[in-house]
Amino acid sequence: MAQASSFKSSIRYQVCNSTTDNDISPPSPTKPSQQGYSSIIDDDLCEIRISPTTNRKISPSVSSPNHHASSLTHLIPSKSSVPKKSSSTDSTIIKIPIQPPSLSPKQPLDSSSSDQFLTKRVDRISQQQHQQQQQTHQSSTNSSIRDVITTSNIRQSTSRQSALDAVTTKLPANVRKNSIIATTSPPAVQQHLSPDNENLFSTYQGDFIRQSRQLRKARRQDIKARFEKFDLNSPTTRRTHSSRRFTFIFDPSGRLAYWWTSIISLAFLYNFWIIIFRFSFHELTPKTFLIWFILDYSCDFLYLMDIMFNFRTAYLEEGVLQTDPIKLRHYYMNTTRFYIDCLCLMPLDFLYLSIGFKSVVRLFRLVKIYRFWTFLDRTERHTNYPNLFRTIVMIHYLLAIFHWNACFIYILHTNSELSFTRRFSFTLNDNGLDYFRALYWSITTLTLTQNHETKPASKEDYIFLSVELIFALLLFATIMGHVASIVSNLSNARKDFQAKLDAVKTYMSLRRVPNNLEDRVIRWFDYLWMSHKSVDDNQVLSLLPYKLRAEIAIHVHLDTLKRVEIFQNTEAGFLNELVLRLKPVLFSPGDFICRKGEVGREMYIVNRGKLHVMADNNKTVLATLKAGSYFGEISILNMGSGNRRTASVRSVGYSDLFCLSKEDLWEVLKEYPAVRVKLEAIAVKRLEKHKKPLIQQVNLKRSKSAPGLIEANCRLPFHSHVRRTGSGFHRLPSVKETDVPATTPSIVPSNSFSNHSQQPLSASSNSLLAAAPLATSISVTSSLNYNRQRAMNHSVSWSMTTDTKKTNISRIGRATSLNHSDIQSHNTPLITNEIERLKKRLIELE
Ligand SMILES: Nc1ncnc2c1ncn2[C@@H]1O[C@@H]2COP(=O)(O)O[C@H]2[C@H]1O
Repeated sequence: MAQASSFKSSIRYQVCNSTTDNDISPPSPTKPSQQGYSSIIDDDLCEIRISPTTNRKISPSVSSPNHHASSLTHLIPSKSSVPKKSSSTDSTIIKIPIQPPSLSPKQPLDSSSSDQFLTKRVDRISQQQHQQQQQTHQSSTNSSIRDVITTSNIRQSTSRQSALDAVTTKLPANVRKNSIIATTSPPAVQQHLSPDNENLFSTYQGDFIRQSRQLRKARRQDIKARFEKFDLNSPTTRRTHSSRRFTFIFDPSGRLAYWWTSIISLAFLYNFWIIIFRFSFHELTPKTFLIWFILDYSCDFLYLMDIMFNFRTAYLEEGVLQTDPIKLRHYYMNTTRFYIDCLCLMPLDFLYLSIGFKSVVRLFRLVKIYRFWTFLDRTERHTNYPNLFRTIVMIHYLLAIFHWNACFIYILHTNSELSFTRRFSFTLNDNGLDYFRALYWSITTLTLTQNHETKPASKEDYIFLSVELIFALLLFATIMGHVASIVSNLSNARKDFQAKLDAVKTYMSLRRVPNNLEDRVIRWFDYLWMSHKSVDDNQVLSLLPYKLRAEIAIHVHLDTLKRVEIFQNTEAGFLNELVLRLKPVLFSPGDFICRKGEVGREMYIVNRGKLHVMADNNKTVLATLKAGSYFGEISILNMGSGNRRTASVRSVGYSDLFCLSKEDLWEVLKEYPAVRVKLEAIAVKRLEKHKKPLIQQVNLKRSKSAPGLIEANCRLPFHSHVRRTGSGFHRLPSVKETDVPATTPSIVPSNSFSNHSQQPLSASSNSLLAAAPLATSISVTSSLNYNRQRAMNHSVSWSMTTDTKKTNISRIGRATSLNHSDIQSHNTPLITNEIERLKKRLIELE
C-alpha cells in the first residue's frame, strides 16, 4: 500500500459531443494543474488517461453530480470495436469506442435508470474485485491496467462502461472503494464524502467545462482549416503545402534552366524541320511508323515536362525572386506562355484516325519557337564568341528557309498545275532524290542563280516565280546585312585602335615630328595593341556601376596590387577606394617617367616592366623597380625637397604602370591615415638610402652613447619635421612653414627634448645654421617603442639644399619649430645629445 500511495491512478473518462456541450456545471475553483489526468474526446471515442500521480485525489469519475452516468450510456454508439490505446510518458490514454449495449445513441435516459445500470456494473466489479485483488500487484498497477484494458476485458466489453469496469477492477482497493461510493451513493451519502472528494467533484466539473470549450475551439479550427484549403493566401495552407511537397524551384537565370531550354529548343527544331518535310515527302508509312512515333512523342513528352518545369520556375516580383510554389503556379497560369504551351500540345494527332497520317496536324508544335528564341538570346549574351554564334544562327536560318522552300515547291509540284515544276523529274517514289532536287531548286531560286529551270510558261508560273524572286532579294539583302555586321563586329576593336593610331600619325607628320620619335610612338602603339588590345580600358568599363568596375579592376590587377607593399595588410576599403583612381600608362624603353627636381604631381605603381631610380649623374642606379613597386610618393607627400622629385626614374624596357594623381592619393589618405604612416615610413627609408654617400662622409654610425640611434645623414628637406617610424604609434605631424612666423629665429633647442616647454634656439644652434648655410632643416625621425617606453630608435637626418644661404637660414628659422610637445614626450636626453653632436660635426665639416 505504500507503493499505492505513491502511484495512485486516477481515472477519468468523459464523453463530449454537441449534445453534452450545453450540460455545463459551474466552473470549479480547482486549478487544472492539480489534475493528473485529462480526457480527450472524440465524437465516437471515449478516452481515458491514466496518470501516475503522487498525493492526488481519487477521481470520482463516474458519478459526477451533473452527469455522467447518464450521458455515458446516452452517447455510446451502436458498434463496438477494439479500443485504442495510447500512452505518453506519464500517462496512459485509452480510447474506447462509445456504445451502449442496448440503447440507441439518441435515446434519452433518465438518471435513475442510468444509476441502476451503473450500480449493477459496480456490483459486478466488486465481485470480480475480490478474485483479482490478490493478483494485483501494487508496483505494477499501471501496467496491469493497461494489460487488462488491452487484452481480455476491454476487448470483450461492448461499451464504454464495460471498459470502465475493466479498468476499475484493476484499481487499488482504496481507489475503487471511493469510486464505488461515489457512484452508488445517494445524495445523502454523497454529502458524507470527504472534502477531498467534493473538491474532486468540482474539479471534474471545471475540467469538463474546459474540455467542452476546447472541443468547441478544436471544431472551429477544424472547420477553418477545411476552408483554408481553398484559400490560397492563407499562411497555414502555404506552410502545409510547402512542408509536404517537393519544393524544387528552378532559377530562371540559372544554368539548369538554361540547359533545359536548350533541350526544349532541340525538340522544337525537330518539329521545325521534320513536320514540313514529312508532310511533303515522307509521310508515315508502316515501315517508318515506329521510329517517327517514338521521336514525335518523345518531343511531346519534353513539351509536357516543360509545362511542369514552368510551374516550378521562379520569377521576379519587384526585383525579388519568388519561389513560393503556389505563387509560381498562379503566375505561370496567368501568362500567355501557359496558353501557348497548352496550344503546342493540342492532341490533334487523334485526327490521324480520320484523315490518315498527315503530319500537318502537328503544326501547332511550332508555336514553341518562343523557347528557341529565348535560348538563342541567352546564348548570344553569355557566349564568349558572339560573332561565331551569330554566324551559325544565320546559316541555320538560311538552310531552314531553303528547306521549307524546297518542301513548298514539292507540295506545289505534286498538288498544283504549275507547269515549270514539271520540268523537274520528280519521281514520287524516289523520295531521297526528290528532296535533294527540290532543295537544289530552292537554293538556286532563292540565291538568284537559276537560269533555265525557272522560265515561266503560265500565268501561275509568273506569279509564283515573281513572289519567289522578291523573297529571294529580301533574303539576300538581309543575309548580306547580317554578314556585314558580323564581320564589322569582329574587327571593331582593331578598327577603333587603328583609327586612333592613324590620327596620331597624321598629327606627327603635320607637325614634322622627327622620324625616330615617330618610330618610338608607333612602336609604343604596337606594344599597346599586343598587351591591351585597346587604347583605353576605362572607357570599356565606363558603362558599369562604380562598385562593379572596382571589383573588376581589383580582379584584373590583383596580382600586381597584392605585391604592392602599401596595399598589404591595409583596410579592405582602401584598395577599393584606390583601384579605380589608378590610370594605366605605358612607357617605352628609355623613357624618363620623372626627373629629379620636377614638381611631383602623381605617383606610380609598376604593373609590368623594369625601371631604374637614377642618381644625380643619371648613370648610377640607386634602385631597380619591378612589378609591385611604386615610386613618386616622396614629392607628392612633400617629404623630400618639398614637392620636388628627389630622383629620376627611367623605364628600362616597356613599362606598364598605374598612375595615381596627387589629389586622388591625398583624398584617400585622409580616410586611411595608417597607410599614410606606412607610406611615409618607407619614404623616409628611401630618402636615407638616397643620402648614404653623405652619411658616409659625415661618418656617423650607430652611436655607442646613443644605442637607439640608427643613422644620421645630411639631406635637404624643404622644411624640418620630426617623424617617428618603426613601431608606429601616433604619427608626429610635420610642421608646415606656415605654422611658424617667418621672423621667428628659433630652432629646436638642444635640450628641448627633455624640457616640457618650448625654448628659444640656442646660440650654438643658430651659429650652426649660420655656419652651415646649406642646412635648411633638421629632420628627426625617431622610432620610439612605446611598449617598452625606454628603447628608442631615432634616426636623425640633416638635410642640405642648394638654396642660397640667406634663404636657407630663414627657412630654418621657420621650419625648425618642431612639434615641441611631441618631442618633449620622448623625454630622452639621448636624442638631444645626438643632435647636438651631429650639429657640431656638421659645423666642423663645413
Ligand atoms: N632609393 C630609392 N629606392 C627606391 N625608390 C626611390 C629611391 N629614391 C627615390 N625613389 C623613388 O623615386 C621617386 C622620385 O620621385 P619622388 O621624389 O616623388 O619619389 C621618389 C621615390 O619614390
